[in-house]
Amino acid sequence: MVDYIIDQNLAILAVNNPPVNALSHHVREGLVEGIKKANANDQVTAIVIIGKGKIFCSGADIREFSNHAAIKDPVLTSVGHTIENSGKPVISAIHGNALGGGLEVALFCHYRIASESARVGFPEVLIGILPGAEGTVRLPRLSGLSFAMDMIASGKQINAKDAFKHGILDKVCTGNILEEAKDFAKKVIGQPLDSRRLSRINVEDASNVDAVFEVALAQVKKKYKGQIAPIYCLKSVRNSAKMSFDKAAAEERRLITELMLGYQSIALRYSFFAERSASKWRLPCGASVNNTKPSKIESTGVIGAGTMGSGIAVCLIRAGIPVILVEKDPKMLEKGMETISGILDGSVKLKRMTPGQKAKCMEILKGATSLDKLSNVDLVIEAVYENLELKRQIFAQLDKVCKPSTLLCSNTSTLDIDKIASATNRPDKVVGTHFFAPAFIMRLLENVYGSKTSPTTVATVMELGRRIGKVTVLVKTCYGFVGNRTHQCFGAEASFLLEEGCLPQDIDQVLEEFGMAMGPFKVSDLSGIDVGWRIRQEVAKAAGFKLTTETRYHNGERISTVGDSLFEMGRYGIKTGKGWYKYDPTNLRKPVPDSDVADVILDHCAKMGLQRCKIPPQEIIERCLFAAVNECFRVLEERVAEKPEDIDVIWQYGFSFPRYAGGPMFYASQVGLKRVYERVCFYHEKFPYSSHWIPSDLLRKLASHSVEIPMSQWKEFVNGSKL
Ligand SMILES: CCC/C=C/C(=O)SCCNC(=O)CCNC(=O)[C@H](O)C(C)(C)COP(=O)([O-])OP(=O)([O-])OC[C@H]1O[C@@H](n2cnc3c(N)ncnc32)[C@H](O)[C@@H]1OP(=O)([O-])[O-]
Repeated sequence: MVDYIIDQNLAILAVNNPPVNALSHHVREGLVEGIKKANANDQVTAIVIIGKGKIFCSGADIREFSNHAAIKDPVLTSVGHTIENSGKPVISAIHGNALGGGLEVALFCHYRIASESARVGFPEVLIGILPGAEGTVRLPRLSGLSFAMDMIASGKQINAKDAFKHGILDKVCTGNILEEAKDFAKKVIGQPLDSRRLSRINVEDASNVDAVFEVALAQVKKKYKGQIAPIYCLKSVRNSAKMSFDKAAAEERRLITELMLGYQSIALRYSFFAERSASKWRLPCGASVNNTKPSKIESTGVIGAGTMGSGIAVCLIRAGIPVILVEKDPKMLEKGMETISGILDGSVKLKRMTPGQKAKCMEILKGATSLDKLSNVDLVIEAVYENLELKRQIFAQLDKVCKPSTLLCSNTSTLDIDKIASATNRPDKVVGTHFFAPAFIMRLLENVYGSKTSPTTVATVMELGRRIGKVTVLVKTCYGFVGNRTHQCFGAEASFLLEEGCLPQDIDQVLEEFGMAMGPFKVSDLSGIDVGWRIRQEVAKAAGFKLTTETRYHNGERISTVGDSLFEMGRYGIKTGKGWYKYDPTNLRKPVPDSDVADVILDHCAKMGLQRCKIPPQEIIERCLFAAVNECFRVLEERVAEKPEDIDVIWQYGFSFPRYAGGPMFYASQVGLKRVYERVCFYHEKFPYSSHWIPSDLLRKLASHSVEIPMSQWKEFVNGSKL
């Protein structure tokens, strides 16, 4: 796993562990052997460590962290000490990325050079740990404390130019990295090595450490609310300035061990692999990412220039994919084009794009007022409002207008893809592409296949998701798919809690303390109370009943209409300055609890004869989360989602479920399925008029086992395949 090559008087150690040169046990062994061999060879005057393939090194092998038996000697620090103590200079030659343990390997070397396109960083914090192979003790000796604290606690990667500026690199190269490393090595042969050994030098700005730490701590607590690892990162860097090198390194080892065993790190490591597993789609027929080729998509159409359509068009043109934006009403079309231009201006302002790049995006965007203009595009995404009849009409028309190979996608957030597909003669080329609002910001794309969608169509929209930078998950059609269907139970329970004793701010606070970025009522104010109202009205209309603020039940199902009272008062949320909260027009980011809302809720309860009482935080969490978890198990049972990881990724990227809590399925696995099942049964008995509390059969089966069944085996219990 480490190739040993002699090139004139140099020993080249090339890490060869595809795909990303992780520092697995054999790599660590190979590095130690290579350094020893080179030192024992009188002909060798210097050593170069390089990575084979597209990257220098992605760091420690994260899979080993959950399997302690795999963390065998030599551990990374002893590999590092062998490198640092080498009597011959060791130069790391970085291309692609040097991340985590990969950057630590470089910091053990006496010299570091990198290609100008290389990036370095310590992403450990993103998996809930810290750079525990002396990274927190070595980096400040090169870059100073403030920069080291920021880089380590944020997990951000920096480019070679910045790494050079902050003392991490000795040279940025423009030519072939190996050739430049050989030239560099020849120049440093014979130079004294002691001053190049980071363990032998001091942190220059050590006297400022307390002041630097306090500033960094205040920022980290605000930015990474609820997360433990960023704070540990700061503490460990602080130790580097307060203790001897060896003592700080020992303390670093203690801190990483504590983090590694903690819930947050276990959840974050799970999340790392869950996200990657989402792209590995598979259909029940056996077609999968491994055996199905996507079609080429070189041109697209987007129908509807409203919020969703404009946002989707931005995603496509940003990735260099031409778009024809179709909107019947020329004024609406013009407004949509302005919205798109405004969104891109925002990116230019934030320096995420240059004015030249914006101009290029706008060049590949064309407007049209008729579907006829889509005759030649490869793929169309319909993004009109949520109405089945309207969508069927559009799809029937597209079927006539578009070339036979065009894929027809719907951005529906709830409707059955089969019902849309049956309006065409090409149901195999019809698929759901459910973007989350705002589409140009939210990273999730929920792709939805119907009973006739072909594997090629699925492969194409999954690949499209990757091209436009989305985290893309494949699910089967049903009302609301995975995201909205399971989230609806969460929202319903939050509304019922208002009727039973809570105020919006109570529920938001508890769920934010749990880790949600925003509570459900703040989210509702952001997305618009009118949007929720319109959806509820549509659903009621389709079911043939009239929904009023007096309605409490329909078809034996409990309904809450408190939000509808706010709608009728014109309180639509942030856009009207009032919703579940009130907003100062000069600070729309700060929701302020409003006694008028409390009055509306109390009135509503009095009118309906509902008794209110104090509800403890634990019940708020259980009611909202376990209702959703139960529905998630049903989704798995019906194979709407193929694996629990897909559901968790949807919750993380669609509803800001904290990555450090893993997602509803991971959370349930940690609580224990027996306990979850017991509580679901308890609430089912207490609330017989909410069908989302009817216990899932799959959950029951899994909970009935005397030992907890690991998540990776839950699938085996679907369809009665195991009892
Ligand atoms: C000792 C204590 C101190 C040290 C701590 C550390 O170093 S902690 C580590 C600190 N380092 C990090 O946190 C870096 C994490 N890695 C990354 O950020 C990215 O993978 C990348 C930028 C290296 C490449 O991006 P890309 O889009 O080109 O590729 P991709 O992302 O799709 O990955 C391809 C495959 O490689 C897999 N895999 C990747 N890395 C690791 C790993 N370290 N380990 C194991 N596996 C890893 C990944 O799961 C996937 O497998 P699959 O699904 O094909 O079976």
